Amino acid sequence: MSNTYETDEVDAFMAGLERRNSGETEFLQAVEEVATTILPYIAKNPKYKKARILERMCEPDRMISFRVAWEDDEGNVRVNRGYRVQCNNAIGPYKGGLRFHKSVTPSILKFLAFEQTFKNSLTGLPMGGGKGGADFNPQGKSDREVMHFCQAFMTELFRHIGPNTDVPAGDIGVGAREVSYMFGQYKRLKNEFVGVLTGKGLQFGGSEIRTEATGYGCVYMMQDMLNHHDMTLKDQIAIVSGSGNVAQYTCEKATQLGAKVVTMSDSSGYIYDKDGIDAEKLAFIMELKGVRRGRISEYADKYGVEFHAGKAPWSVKGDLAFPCATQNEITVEDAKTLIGNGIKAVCEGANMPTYKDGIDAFQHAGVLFAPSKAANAGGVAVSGLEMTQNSMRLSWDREELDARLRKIMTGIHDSCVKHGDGHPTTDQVDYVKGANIAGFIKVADAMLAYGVM
Ligand SMILES: NC(=O)C1=CN([C@@H]2O[C@H](COP(=O)(O)OP(=O)(O)OC[C@H]3O[C@@H](n4cnc5c(N)ncnc54)[C@H](O)[C@@H]3O)[C@@H](O)[C@H]2O)C=CC1
Ligand SMILES: O=C(O)CCC(=O)C(=O)O
Repeated sequence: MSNTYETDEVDAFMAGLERRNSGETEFLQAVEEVATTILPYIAKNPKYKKARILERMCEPDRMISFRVAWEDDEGNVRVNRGYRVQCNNAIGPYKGGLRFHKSVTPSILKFLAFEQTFKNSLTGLPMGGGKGGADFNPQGKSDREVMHFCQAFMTELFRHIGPNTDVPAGDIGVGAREVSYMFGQYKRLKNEFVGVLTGKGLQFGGSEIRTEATGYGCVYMMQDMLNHHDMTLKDQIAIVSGSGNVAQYTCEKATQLGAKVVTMSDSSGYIYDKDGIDAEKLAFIMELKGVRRGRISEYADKYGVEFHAGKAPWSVKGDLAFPCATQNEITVEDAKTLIGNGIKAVCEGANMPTYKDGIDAFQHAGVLFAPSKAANAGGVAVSGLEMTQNSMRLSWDREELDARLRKIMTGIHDSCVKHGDGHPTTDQVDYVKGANIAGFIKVADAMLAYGVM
């Protein structure tokens, strides 16, 4: 399906990018989604064109790649590759998570760092964009092995980051346990206690609400989007994918606000619970995933519900979809199935979970669609607030932080509406265009102010 915004200029731009980033499919995909809506905007604002701002934003400031050698429990030496992509620091220190997953490649981290630059700008907080990680697979590793890996990883990364330079956080495979090991190692190497990572434990500079923030923020975005179109979350059936941090707190907040979440998944398949995943069942998932690190099929065994091995939940009938697992989990075929089943709105908790032709299909069908850089910005927003609290050496309480998160998400929603007026085929708010333009302007204006560099 062709997108109505597509122009020869987008094709020419992408051809140039492909030559320089050959084979980096995820990175090219993320840039194309942005270029499709930004290039027409740049055409109307020639100052950005003359300064080649988008071309410069597509070239990370730097990429660091390094060896991570560590010993497993049997005394074998293991070798992984670590990375940090410092994409853009025009509006603040590089900021973005670390991903530990066997699928990590430069293309994946470049796409994530590029997206992060726009996302962080949308929050209204002073944060640039970065992302990092390693091709380390935490599955099946003991706590001790994870500790050894994290310490080895930080033993190189520490020289490239700092509270005013680059502030990493968690992402897939990096939660409270890993952040703690890495923060401890940084502190030891530098002999400094500073806010160099976010997502820290509450006892050592962490922020209330950070753990919940991405999922809660995603549901707040859905709530604002529905309200703006005269709907509410009450009694809506929600399909959630994933069962990690983002999925868990999306499920919690959606349920608190009156929706019924009927699915969750992991890489082995999905569970379908037609009665809904209530607080007690969610507590089981949190313990299963966060402590025992088991498979989602255990939920089906415990509660006697359906488990569909090797499948994603997109054929289940529902009103709202929250993809919260990983990139490219909704194909155009999945999108058509969801549309056929009457889906009303999609809010992306994961980063880039929907292929571009899937997004086009949703938008053409009039399905409300909030892209990840807007919908999951709550996590990094509260990370930004963790940095603020660390600088002030104080801690705000839960209510204060939740209120600030709520306000930031409404600000993001309203920026999308302001800049996303009228999708060409449906005349509905185009949240993809709105998020791209709103995120772009602040970074682009800062880059213009600095001159050519
Ligand atoms: N943790 C955070 O604050 C933020 C996370 N995100 C994004 O949210 C998504 C999920 O991240 P987290 O929940 O933090 O990670 P996590 O490590 O807590 O959970 C990852 C989830 O994805 C599932 N998963 C991974 N690969 C899969 C596959 N191939 N098929 C099906 N499921 C798969 C895992 O089973 C797990 O449920 C990622 O796209 C991440 O980039 C975005 C913004 C902030
Ligand atoms: O909290 C952060 O700094 C990073 C969150 C993140 O990685 C993301 O927004 O994708």
